[in-house]
Amino acid sequence: MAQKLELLPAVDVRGGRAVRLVHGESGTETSYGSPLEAALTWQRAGAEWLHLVDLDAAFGTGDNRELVAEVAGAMDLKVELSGGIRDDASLAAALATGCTRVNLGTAALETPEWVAEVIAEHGEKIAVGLDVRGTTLRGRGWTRDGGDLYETLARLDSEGCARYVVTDIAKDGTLQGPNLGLLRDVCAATDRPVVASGGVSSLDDLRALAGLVPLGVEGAIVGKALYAEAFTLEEALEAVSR
Ligand SMILES: O=C(O)c1ccccc1N[C@@H]1O[C@H](COP(=O)(O)O)[C@@H](O)[C@H]1O
Repeated sequence: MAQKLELLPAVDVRGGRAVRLVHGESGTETSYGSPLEAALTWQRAGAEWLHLVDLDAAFGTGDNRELVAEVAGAMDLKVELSGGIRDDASLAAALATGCTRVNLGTAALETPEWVAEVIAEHGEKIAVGLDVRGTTLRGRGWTRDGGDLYETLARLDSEGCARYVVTDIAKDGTLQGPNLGLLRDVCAATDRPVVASGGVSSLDDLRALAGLVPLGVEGAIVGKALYAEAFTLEEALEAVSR
């Protein structure tokens, strides 16, 4: 039986609040209140995963480290933690929250030797976020180019990276539907599982992503659509359950 698509509701934290951005651009925030309340809402609705992002750490505008640790610590579900994890200290703090895995973004572009080391040391606990415009990777809060998607993917594959979280920046926060072509292309280029991020707007989008599970799409991050109440998390979980 084919594996079902995992759903990862997102809680992105900026200035202590749960927010959604459009195209990941600073200044486009819509605020949705307490990150802990948002996370508990998704947990109560049956989520198995939480995608938790410290946006200030990703943008370099401070951090929400204590709050993120509080949220992660309050969860009974699996937590994927992102944002500003770029060196030994930030990685240790992230792993100390008890999260199931971390996503490295900028570090995979700027300090590849360190990333190779932590992949070797921590294995499944490390995922790499491939945040792309076209096929160009972006780092530092998606403000700087960081090389070619497929060259970086080949390098990370050779280093044993366990999985990738692929975000189409052009789709993120827009409710325009995921970039299925990009996901197919990435799945064709790697045998590692891929978590899809960006653009989910409807239950049909989730069904379309579930159709990519046999190609290697393991999960989907859902953000704006849940906060905008395009559908409920219960409906989403039901839509991908078969
Ligand atoms: O999720 C966002 O909307 C987002 C927007 C702008 C920058 C980063 C964003 N999220 C995630 O943050 C990490 C990258 O952080 P870093 O580069 O390692 O500090 C990555 O998972 C992004 O998808």
